Amino acid sequence: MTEKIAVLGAGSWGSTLASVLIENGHDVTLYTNVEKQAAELNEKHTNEQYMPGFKYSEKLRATTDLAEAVADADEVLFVVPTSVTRVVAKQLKEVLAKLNRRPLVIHASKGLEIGTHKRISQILQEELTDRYCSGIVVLSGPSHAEEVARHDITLITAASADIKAAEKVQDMFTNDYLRIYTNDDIVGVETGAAFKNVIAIGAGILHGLGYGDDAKAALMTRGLAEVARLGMAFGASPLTFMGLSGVGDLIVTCTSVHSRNWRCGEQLGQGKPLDQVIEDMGMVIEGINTAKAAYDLSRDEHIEMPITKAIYNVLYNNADIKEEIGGLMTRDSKSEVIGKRK
Ligand SMILES: NC(=O)C1=CN([C@@H]2O[C@H](COP(=O)(O)OP(=O)(O)OC[C@H]3O[C@@H](n4cnc5c(N)ncnc54)[C@H](OP(=O)(O)O)[C@@H]3O)[C@@H](O)[C@H]2O)C=CC1
Ligand SMILES: O=C(CO)COP(=O)(O)O
Repeated sequence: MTEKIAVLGAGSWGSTLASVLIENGHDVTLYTNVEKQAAELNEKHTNEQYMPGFKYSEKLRATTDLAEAVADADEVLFVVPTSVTRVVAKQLKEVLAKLNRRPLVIHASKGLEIGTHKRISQILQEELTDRYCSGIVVLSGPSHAEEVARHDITLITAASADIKAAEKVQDMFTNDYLRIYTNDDIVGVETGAAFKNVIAIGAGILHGLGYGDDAKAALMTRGLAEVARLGMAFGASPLTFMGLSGVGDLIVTCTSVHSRNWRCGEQLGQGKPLDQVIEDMGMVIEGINTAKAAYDLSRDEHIEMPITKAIYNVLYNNADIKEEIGGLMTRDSKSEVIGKRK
């Protein structure tokens, strides 16, 4: 069945997901806040800043008018950076109130909000409420826009408390190169998605410093252990961390040259200042903000997250990277599973 979908955010992931939906026969309008980008997408069918060299279908329509984008949309897909999710949700709420519409809301972003430490579905629920949103589905997993755009094989998860809504999203996105699984553990899926970006900065740092594969495997494994510890404290299933949105996304983000988070870490490890890394990247590096939100959350909730803390210290307290690594290596000896040694 053809769905009418508004995609909010025309960066690398939003424009790629819009493209997948068009290939799957849906009717898509892509919302961007930049006039020049909308014109480029509509006239040249390109998005050179975010997806250089990629040609979009002529069926893809872009607009800077949010009301036009969502006017008759059955579903609204958020793919904006976490930091602007709340402001875009507020704008959407005003528009939906005038249109008297209540679409299914999907999001494909990965992060925690600074200050509130909230997950993206929590922000959307708070701002849109049941009045303007008929359900929330999270789309997450190991997926780089650059690979999905060239139809490489990708498997991701659609998570929702409402499994029928997750199945609807599964059907919308499934094709011969993109396979979707469902999961009802929205807490686990969003927590894994947000934290893997922080750990990926750490993996990039190790690479930039010249550490080997043992160190990277150690970071990923113990990083996943602390993410799962935090997620489970908020009700997530431990099994979710073994899935696509957990270990799957952690592997891809900690090992892929496409990852902005990994590349950020690599450059930090090579000695480039953070400000310069951010300026040169020109795309969102979600792990930077999430490292702060995650550190604050773990401190407030008294959950031990030493790797997250070390990465936070490097990013926010100008800590010496080698001293942070030394600190991690000289912590008290522990049992792998239960923590403290008896
Ligand atoms: N890229 C990928 O492969 C994947 C990304 N993700 C996640 O998707 C989310 C988006 O990432 P991605 O597309 O890569 O990011 P990009 O940096 O490529 O693009 C972000 C886009 O959001 C736009 N934007 C910023 N603020 C607003 C606003 N107020 N209103 C409307 N649009 C706005 C930006 O516009 P402007 O040009 O004006 O800044 C830009 O077009 C992130 O959470 C990321 O973790 C998830 C899976 C894969
Ligand atoms: O989420 C992603 C891969 O699954 C994209 O990661 P980056 O934001 O680090 O590029």
